[in-house]
Amino acid sequence: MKIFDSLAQPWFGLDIGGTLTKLIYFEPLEPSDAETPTAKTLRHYLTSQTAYGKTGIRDDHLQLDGVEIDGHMGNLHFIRFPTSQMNAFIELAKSKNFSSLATTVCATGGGAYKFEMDIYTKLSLELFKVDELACLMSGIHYIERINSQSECYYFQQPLDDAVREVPYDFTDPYPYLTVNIGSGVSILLVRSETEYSRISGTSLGGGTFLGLCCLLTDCESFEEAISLAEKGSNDNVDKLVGDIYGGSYDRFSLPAHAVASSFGHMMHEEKREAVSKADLARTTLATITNNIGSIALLCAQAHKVERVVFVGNFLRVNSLSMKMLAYAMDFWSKGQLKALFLRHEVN
Ligand SMILES: Nc1ncnc2c1ncn2[C@@H]1O[C@H](COP(=O)(O)OP(=O)(O)OP(=O)(O)O)[C@@H](O)[C@H]1O
Ligand SMILES: CC(C)(CO)[C@@H](O)C(=O)NCCC(=O)O
Repeated sequence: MKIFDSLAQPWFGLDIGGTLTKLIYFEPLEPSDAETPTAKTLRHYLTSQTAYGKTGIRDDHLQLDGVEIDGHMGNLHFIRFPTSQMNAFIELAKSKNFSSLATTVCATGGGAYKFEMDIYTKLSLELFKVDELACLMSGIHYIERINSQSECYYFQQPLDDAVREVPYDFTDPYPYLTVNIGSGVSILLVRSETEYSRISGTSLGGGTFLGLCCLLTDCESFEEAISLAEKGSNDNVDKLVGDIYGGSYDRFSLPAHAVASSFGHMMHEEKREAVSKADLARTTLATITNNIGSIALLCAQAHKVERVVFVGNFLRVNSLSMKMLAYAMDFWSKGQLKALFLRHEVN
């Protein structure tokens, strides 16, 4: 679909999610002679700094240089801000005189519907709306194509010190599952580049992790929640198979270290008094991650697929969850399933 051809540059794409808004900017490598002073100023503003307003951040490590879109060469820049700051974003765009540059912007995510009127009335901008899961699919296949040597990878020995990230050849991945862990979780069965369906989902996702962590630990950001989780242990919070059996449950191959009951120790006052915020953050992370892992496993088994691609910003700065998912997929499928990850989470 050649959407961009019909739109004047500069080209932007917005994904307005339940928690985070992602703004993608295509910086042309050869700006046209017709580039207006406002467009030039905006280009410098966006590419010369990594922080915008109070909460906007450009992830410069994700930047893709020298890519082609609809026959044009340019660099792709990845900017994000909390969706709760949409009003501040609209004010910033207004102050940069954005409406003199474009009349239409491509947009996806639930917020493309929710904020459509606001953006139109306050910025005189129309949104060209595209379905979020269609964008996710195009994004995965696009980024895999342009970065095929190193985009997709898996973890070897995920829970060992000797853990290794190994590139995965994604040239013929079908069928596979995509598990998109955003605020909530969508699970898609992908049969080809154009044939996919949303087969499952769960409301226990990244938003649940962050919401529960804020409640339980008083943390104030996702980064803080993850760094607390890295310092904690779930052993003092979860009831393990070993706590119930005194060892493993051999008849059904449940090892002593497997979680029997998430947060199960928290029914006891003396256990509650002994836990730290870090332990609570770690257990929340493990509970949400393992629940997503077991739903993904059931979906993979039901549809007889061997590859599961995990994406979404819940995995940002969160190698703990990626390794837990990699271990869980391998362990519970007895080596039949591979958990795959992408260098650029695509939404
Ligand atoms: N800086 C951050 N601020 C808030 N949440 C973050 C941040 N970084 C990572 N996250 C995690 O990523 C999740 C959001 O992921 P993502 O951007 O993929 O979804 P979304 O598009 O906002 O949600 P949905 O697709 O469900 O509408 C959050 O719920 C949180 O777990
Ligand atoms: C509602 C969406 C699709 C918005 O991106 C996502 O948050 C999600 O898939 N939530 C889980 C909904 C469910 O299947 O229970």
